[in-house]
Amino acid sequence: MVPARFTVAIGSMDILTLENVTHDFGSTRALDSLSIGVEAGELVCLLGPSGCGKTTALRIAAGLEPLQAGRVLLDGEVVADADQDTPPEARSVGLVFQDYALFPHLTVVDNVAFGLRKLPRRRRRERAMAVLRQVGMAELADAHPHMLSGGQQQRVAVARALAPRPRVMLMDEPFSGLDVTLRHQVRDETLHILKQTGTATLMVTHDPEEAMFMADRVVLMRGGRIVQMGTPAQLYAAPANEFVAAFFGDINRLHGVVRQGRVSTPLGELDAGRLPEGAPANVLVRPEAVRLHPVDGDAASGARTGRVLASRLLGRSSVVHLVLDNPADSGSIQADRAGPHVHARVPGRFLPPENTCVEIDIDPYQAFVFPAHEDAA
Ligand SMILES: Nc1ncnc2c1ncn2[C@@H]1O[C@H](COP(=O)(O)OP(=O)(O)OP(=O)(O)O)[C@@H](O)[C@H]1O
Repeated sequence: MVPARFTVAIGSMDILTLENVTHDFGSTRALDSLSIGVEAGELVCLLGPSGCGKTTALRIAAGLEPLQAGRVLLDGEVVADADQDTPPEARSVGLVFQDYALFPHLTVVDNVAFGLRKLPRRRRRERAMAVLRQVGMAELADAHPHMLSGGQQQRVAVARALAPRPRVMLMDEPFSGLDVTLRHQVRDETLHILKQTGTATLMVTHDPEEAMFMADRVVLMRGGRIVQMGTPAQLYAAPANEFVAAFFGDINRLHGVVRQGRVSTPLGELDAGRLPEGAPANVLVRPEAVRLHPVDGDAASGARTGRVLASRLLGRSSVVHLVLDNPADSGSIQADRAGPHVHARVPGRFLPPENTCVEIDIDPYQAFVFPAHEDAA
């Protein structure tokens, strides 16, 4: 029978399970009763700021860090608990780290074949070549690592980890050693390979965009605990608190007070949700939720307006810096009487000249109201 303290919400299909894992380094609590599961074929990203415990969780899953409390299961089989700690080589996990750590004296194909010692010699090379074909590196099978670019080395590292058909792939910041263009290309290829092979994967990243690009599910951590877990869309569109809302990039912070179920800010009014009448509220608005309308002549009466401080083209979108006009009837509690500074992000090229006036409204689905006392990012 499963002890009561382990009856956490872990799926029965999980390939990898961490249950109530707590881990201390001296007086530092790195993980605080962490429970996560990775289902068959699923890619889960551990995301969070530096020091939140991501790498420790991954190393415990791999068996590289001795378990102190909790359990680790692979395919439903306990590999670490109070009584046992199966070594990494006996766990059937594929490891990919930031530094690819290929053996410099071995060729590409021999690097990939290295983990296949259980197979007969001829089968080893066949299997290694098959995986190299999957990652598009078969033509360089006889090269040595120093002859490869960083991106090619990383593909070989992925092939080497996949070759023994591990039960789960564990990847720690696998793309962070690559420059931006290569990083995008290699992570795209890696996602395709992991999905084509149906390999369950737990990946660590501190980059929210990378997590959204790669993950079926994101586990956002802070201080050794999970703050929110869900699909990228759930975390982005329904953040549990200010920390989550702000973690996914630039955000405008405004303040207001609840009046008749609404919070009024210089950007517009929003539903106050469950906040009580008179409660101070923090309102977080994504820049892409700020919609701008050029004013030809005078602004419409009652319209929210702002003055353009600067407009910048960022490639696929433009960012417009604005100082908001602060209507006396807004009910807001801005300290800055000139009105707050906000960012609007508009698709494509939209560059209103400095000092011009624009009308503003907001997309309420990308604006979030939280109680003002809540712990901010
Ligand atoms: N070997 C160690 N000895 C002492 N403290 C450690 C050790 N490894 C990690 N820590 C501490 O444990 C906490 C969690 O570290 P961990 O490396 O897991 O975080 P992280 O989220 O992966 O951070 P980063 O993104 O910077 O790699 C941090 O406070 C860190 O300083």
